[in-house]
Amino acid sequence: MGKIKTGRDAAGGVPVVRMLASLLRYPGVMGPLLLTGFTAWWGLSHTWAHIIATGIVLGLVLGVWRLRRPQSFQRLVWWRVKAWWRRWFTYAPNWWWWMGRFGLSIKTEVRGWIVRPRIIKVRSNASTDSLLLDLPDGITPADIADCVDKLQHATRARRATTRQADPGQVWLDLYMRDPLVKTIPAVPIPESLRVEDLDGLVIGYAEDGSPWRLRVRGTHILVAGGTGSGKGSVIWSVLRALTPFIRAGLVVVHAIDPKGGMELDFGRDLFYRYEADDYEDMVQLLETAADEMDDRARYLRGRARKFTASPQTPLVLVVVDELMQLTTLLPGPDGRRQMGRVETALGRLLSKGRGPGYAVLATVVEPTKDIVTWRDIFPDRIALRLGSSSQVDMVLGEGQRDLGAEADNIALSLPGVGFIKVENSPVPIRVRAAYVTDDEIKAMAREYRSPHHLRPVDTTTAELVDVDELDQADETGEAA
Ligand SMILES: Nc1ncnc2c1ncn2[C@@H]1O[C@H](COP(=O)(O)OP(=O)(O)OP(=O)(O)O)[C@@H](O)[C@H]1O
Repeated sequence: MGKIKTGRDAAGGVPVVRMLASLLRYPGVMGPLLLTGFTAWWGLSHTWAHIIATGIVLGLVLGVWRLRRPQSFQRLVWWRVKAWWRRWFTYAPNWWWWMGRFGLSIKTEVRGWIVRPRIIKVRSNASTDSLLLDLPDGITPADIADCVDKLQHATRARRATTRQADPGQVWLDLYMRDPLVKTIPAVPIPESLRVEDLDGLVIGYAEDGSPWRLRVRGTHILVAGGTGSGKGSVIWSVLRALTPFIRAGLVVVHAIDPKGGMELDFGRDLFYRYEADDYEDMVQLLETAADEMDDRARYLRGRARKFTASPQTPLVLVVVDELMQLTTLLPGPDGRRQMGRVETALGRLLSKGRGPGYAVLATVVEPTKDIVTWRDIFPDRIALRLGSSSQVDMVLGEGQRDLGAEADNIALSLPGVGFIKVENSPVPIRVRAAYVTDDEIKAMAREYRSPHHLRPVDTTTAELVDVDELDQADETGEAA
């Protein structure tokens, strides 16, 4: 399709007639116009009864659909109608002028036509409009990203970001309302047990309304956030999603709470090992886990290329609530030596653990430049409310604040809200963790306590079952 063109200068006469005529090329405009014309002609020349009857039947079908299958109705009907409406009645009438005002015009040399980025698709959901823009030669996605503030205010969006598309195109995401303002209740515990879920536990929601999935297999997770930012809700949402695996013996959790057990004590029955009082015991827990990981790696060598959680070789998750407490703040004359041992054990777990099924989930309250040493060995990082923009980059990586991870602007009233960097998205995603109440944590710990809590097993040297058989059994199995 050609670009909207005019032989006059952008500042000169307005090519209204040509622009209106060019709109007729679009099925989204032409289709409804033809349908309206046909309806009016039929009504006038035949009878209005057919039109009214068709309208009633259509209304009934849509009404029943909405009641019976609200989600598919929303996805297939409601959001499409909304996208159509927003495209033609909100964005299209203004787009040409906005592009001109924001300096996103190019004048062709020979014919003197003015060409500007054009909307070629709009997708909407409950809170977001995503506009796919076609860029004329000479305008790049970076030019659109530079104007994102102007576009945000012009469209009255709450937040706006750009995202990569095919060459010559760019997505502009306009976040109209914040679906994350309300507290998200704890995600129901899954009934069935599927090992693949370890690659994407649902622990909350993203800003576009999609579930926030966090993997725990083959990764390590760092959660950074100031006091009261909701780090606990991330930990408990992860543990809640893991409870059926814990009960079935497919996941073993070791937990360290150097803050004296204020956070993790509620759920201690879920843990295979738990330390909250003695720093020496905490250090030993990490060292033992690192030693067991080495044994596991030796055992798996030559037997399985990809780690699969099984009762004999469960995924081991080491939770440390406040990492810096252990790496920089251990008190007393032994403190310095113990911190050295913590660094060594953690370093071993972080660098080698992903293969043999050892993962670390650690929180930090005050990211300092020391955290940068650890940051890159945590493939998955979450920035909850932070004190400054430099801390955002310290946690998520250089340049993430400029790409939209405004974790330093999260309101105090929004604990659990944060930003994550996702592999296939060049821009950070805004998310909110579900909130698990104290009573829900106690109930989880009661009902889903670890079998290893009662009957410890040697998780490193037990006979390994056939990986393929396990895959089949676990994919269909029910939670124990
Ligand atoms: N996801 C959430 N949704 C709604 N409210 C939350 C959420 N997470 C936490 N809160 C509220 O915020 C309070 C502080 O949360 P939390 O203790 O998890 O923060 P924290 O980051 O662990 O703080 P600290 O570093 O002081 O331990 C909680 O008591 C709860 O009332």
